[in-house]
Amino acid sequence: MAIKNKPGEEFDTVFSVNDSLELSSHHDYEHVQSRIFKIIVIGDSNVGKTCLTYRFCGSTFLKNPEATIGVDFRERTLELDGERIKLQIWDTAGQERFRKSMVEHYYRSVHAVIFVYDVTSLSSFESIPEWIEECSRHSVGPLVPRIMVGNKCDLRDRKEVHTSTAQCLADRYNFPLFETSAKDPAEKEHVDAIFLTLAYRLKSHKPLRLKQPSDSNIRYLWNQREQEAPTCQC
Ligand SMILES: Nc1nc2c(ncn2[C@@H]2O[C@H](COP(=O)(O)OP(=O)(O)OP(=O)(O)O)[C@@H](O)[C@H]2O)c(=O)[nH]1
Repeated sequence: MAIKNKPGEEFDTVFSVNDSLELSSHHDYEHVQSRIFKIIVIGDSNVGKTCLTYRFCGSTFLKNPEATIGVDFRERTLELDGERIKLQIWDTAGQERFRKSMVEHYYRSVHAVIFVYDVTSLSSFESIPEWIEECSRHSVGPLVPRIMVGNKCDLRDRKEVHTSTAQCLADRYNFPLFETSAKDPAEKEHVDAIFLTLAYRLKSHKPLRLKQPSDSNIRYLWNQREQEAPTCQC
């Protein structure tokens, strides 16, 4: 699928044969400190943010995802050039009613942003500038890497967003563009490549260590989810 970077753009995906993409468990690496990077995944409801992050962190396609309420956290530890990197992925809610109380949390101390649209939904693509605008309003600095992902490429007959149109928008903002499918098992490595591209970029540019969200924050999110869930009609 398309991976288009502008000439000279410092955003190539380069893999070393020694790089390990082992899925971390809570017990893995607990004795070794990893650098932790917070990545938020943003876009309209139903574009496949949960399925994409699940594909990357869980290696499978999540068959019956529920609408995300607030945020879901997933993480995966990678070993790149001998260094352990933990990607802490914030799968955000696309529906306004499930995200409004959380927006400040999404953007705080973020290291990278992934904007997702659905290639079979022109409206989800047309929303991307609004998501970019929201990101800017929350003071996400210009050096924070951003990428754009068109998901659901397996639905070829229903494609509404042409690659050239998406590329135009990506070029306007100077973002790399990826088109992929969380569903198609043949795209699994491509989904990995999207996150790896970011991981390499972060590894080489960001020395900061991010604290894990505290247990109380996570409890707050889960409590909120439990309170809101019964009203969800999705
Ligand atoms: N055909 C196809 N369907 C997909 C793909 N990714 C996700 N879906 C489907 O799209 C629907 C929405 O997926 P989610 O991952 O829940 O979407 P989301 O963006 O997280 O939605 P919110 O949580 O409401 O923001 C589900 O029915 C998925 O099965 C894909 O790559 N191909």
